[in-house]
Amino acid sequence: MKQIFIKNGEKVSHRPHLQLSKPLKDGDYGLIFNDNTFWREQRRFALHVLRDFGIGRPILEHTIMDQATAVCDYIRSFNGKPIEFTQVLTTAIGNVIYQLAFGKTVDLNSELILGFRNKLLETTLFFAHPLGFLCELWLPFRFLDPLFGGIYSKTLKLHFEMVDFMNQHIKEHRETINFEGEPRDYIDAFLMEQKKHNNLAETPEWSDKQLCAAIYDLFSAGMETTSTSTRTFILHIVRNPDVQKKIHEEIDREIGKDRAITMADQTKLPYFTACLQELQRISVILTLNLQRITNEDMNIDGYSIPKGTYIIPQFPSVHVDEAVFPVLLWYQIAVDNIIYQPDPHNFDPHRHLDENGNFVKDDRITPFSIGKRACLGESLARMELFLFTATFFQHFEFIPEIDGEIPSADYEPGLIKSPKVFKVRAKERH
Ligand code: HEM
Repeated sequence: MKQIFIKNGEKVSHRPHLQLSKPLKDGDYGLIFNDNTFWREQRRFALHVLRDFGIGRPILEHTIMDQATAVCDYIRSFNGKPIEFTQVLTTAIGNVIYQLAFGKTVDLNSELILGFRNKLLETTLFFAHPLGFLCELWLPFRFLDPLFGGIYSKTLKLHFEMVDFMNQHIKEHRETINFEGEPRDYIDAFLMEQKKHNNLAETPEWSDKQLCAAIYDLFSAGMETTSTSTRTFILHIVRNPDVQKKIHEEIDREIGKDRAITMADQTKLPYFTACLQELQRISVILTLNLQRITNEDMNIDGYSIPKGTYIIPQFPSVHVDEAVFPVLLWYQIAVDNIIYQPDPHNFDPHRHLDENGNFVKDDRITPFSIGKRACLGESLARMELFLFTATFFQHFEFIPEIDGEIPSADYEPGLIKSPKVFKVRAKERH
């Protein structure tokens, strides 16, 4: 993987052109499927904004901490009755992108973000529909829509409802922005940059179309991936009560119950950090990674790959390879050195700890992909996963919906590896 995506990174840095970009976005706009002349600059710009709001002014860390506290209040309101997390996590995690894009959040009980997410998921599904495949071959196949029950028109309708929503925000921002002050959010930062480029609102790179498509992509790439990872983490921990016990012991010992957990606490929680790395090893959230296309001829290990070949990095081929990640029987280490049992499908955080209990970062675990088109939101996603889940386990013990019935680790078929709906009960710990 490293040989292809890092050593030869430049040759595989492009994305294939999507035929559907034309009717959906009026061209190659956005941050994900843009194979245009300006993707590098727009990627750099997006990373810069994320860094500014994440580190320069830690607005996003505060938003995540507030949302984590709000979710804890929501969990408390169930008084130990079973909870299903999809709606609340979608809204809380969607709120982080909402803050980034629009400079505000919505109430956790609002259905707005959930509705938004459902539209996004439905739109994405069209790409896996037979008519979607046909349209990618030749766009005029879209005229066969009536034969397919109107799915193309329905997708377009949902898509443009979201586009209208974003354009409305862009309009409001343009009316209220203070060009002399600090940007409130992504839209402000973009409009300021647009102005610096002599108000090139009509040129592709700094156009409103690019801004709208970029925000759209931040939601579609950053919301379902992160909320599903968080749900999957809760599932693994409920399925492994011994792991949960150790998490509680570590949080109680290092942080206690009375203060909010911040990113600065991560180094104090090596066991918990190992659990998160194990989550990312075992559950690569995209069942099929995003495509790249070779922009030069390549030769890998004697195989020649011509320019224009689609390639897809599939990280589970490393993450769940028995030879790479054997089960580590921790309790036997002291006695017998290390004993291997080839079962990389076990959730086992001890793989990521040394004999002194220190966390060991593993470069073979790459849930955010590697190279020039690796996930743009990696630091934000890592911050969300840590702060949300550590705060939940600081306050609650999660147990199966029915005593003794461990929730299943089955997944829904789809582009995102999402656990089948499960419920758990939460016991307040303090
Ligand atoms: C657990 C959460 C997440 C996971 C597992 C994840 C994973 C990925 C992966 C595997 C890719 C494909 C990279 C490739 O082509 O090789 C990707 C791309 C991308 N991700 Fe994420 N992601 C997550 C969260 C986020 C967040 C929070 C954001 C932004 C707010 C985000 C924004 C993006 C964007 C814009 C791209 C396209 C980058 C490009 O083409 O240059 N992601 N992500």
